[in-house]
Amino acid sequence: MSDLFVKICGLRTGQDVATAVEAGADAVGFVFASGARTVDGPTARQLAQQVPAHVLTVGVFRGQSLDEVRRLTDESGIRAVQLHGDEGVEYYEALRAEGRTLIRATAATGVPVLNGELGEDLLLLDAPDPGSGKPWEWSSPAFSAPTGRWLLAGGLHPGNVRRAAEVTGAWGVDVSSGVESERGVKSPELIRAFVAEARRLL
Ligand SMILES: O=C(O)c1ccccc1NCC(=O)[C@H](O)[C@H](O)COP(=O)(O)O
Repeated sequence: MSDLFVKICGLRTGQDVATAVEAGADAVGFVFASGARTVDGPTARQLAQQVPAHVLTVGVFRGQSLDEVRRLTDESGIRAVQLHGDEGVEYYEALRAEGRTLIRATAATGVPVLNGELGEDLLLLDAPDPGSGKPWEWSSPAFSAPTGRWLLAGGLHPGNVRRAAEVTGAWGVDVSSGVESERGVKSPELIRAFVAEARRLL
């Protein structure tokens, strides 16, 4: 298996960003959706400026207007938009037409998901309650993995990330709760352990 793409999500401090980048993350996520990890535009801008060009910066949204997505993305200089709402094809088309990189996050419900259906650049299969740390049934024999490149998220942590990737065949992994010491507070040790485990050759 080649290297997994690794995204560390829900970063809120300069220390979080430095640790994720130094550990070797491929992408870092900043949450603009409302919740325990929300950052505002100026904070995200400051954090994103710390991120080297080879690491993708991602803004996380849920049920927000196109104008809010545009404003926060442009204000922060973040490169990709991750959408957790029930936005339709026209919403995706509008953002695509502006040259934005789109990650479609959808709950793994057991129904097969068509990768690229809404014109997304990358599909993210997540738990029904994103960012909750609760896993879904990715190890069920009934799970039918999407084709192409997709990210797996939901309840991952250093202890299960290798097996989850192996069982599902995911191209990449995304984590937030599993690298926290308490909700919304990232642990440098867990971030380093997660990336190292994800990168460990089978
Ligand atoms: O993290 C949040 O608070 C959040 C709120 C609303 C929509 C999405 C949110 N987070 C998404 C992520 O952090 C990841 O994409 C993923 O869901 C992480 O899940 P987990 O590792 O189980 O916390």
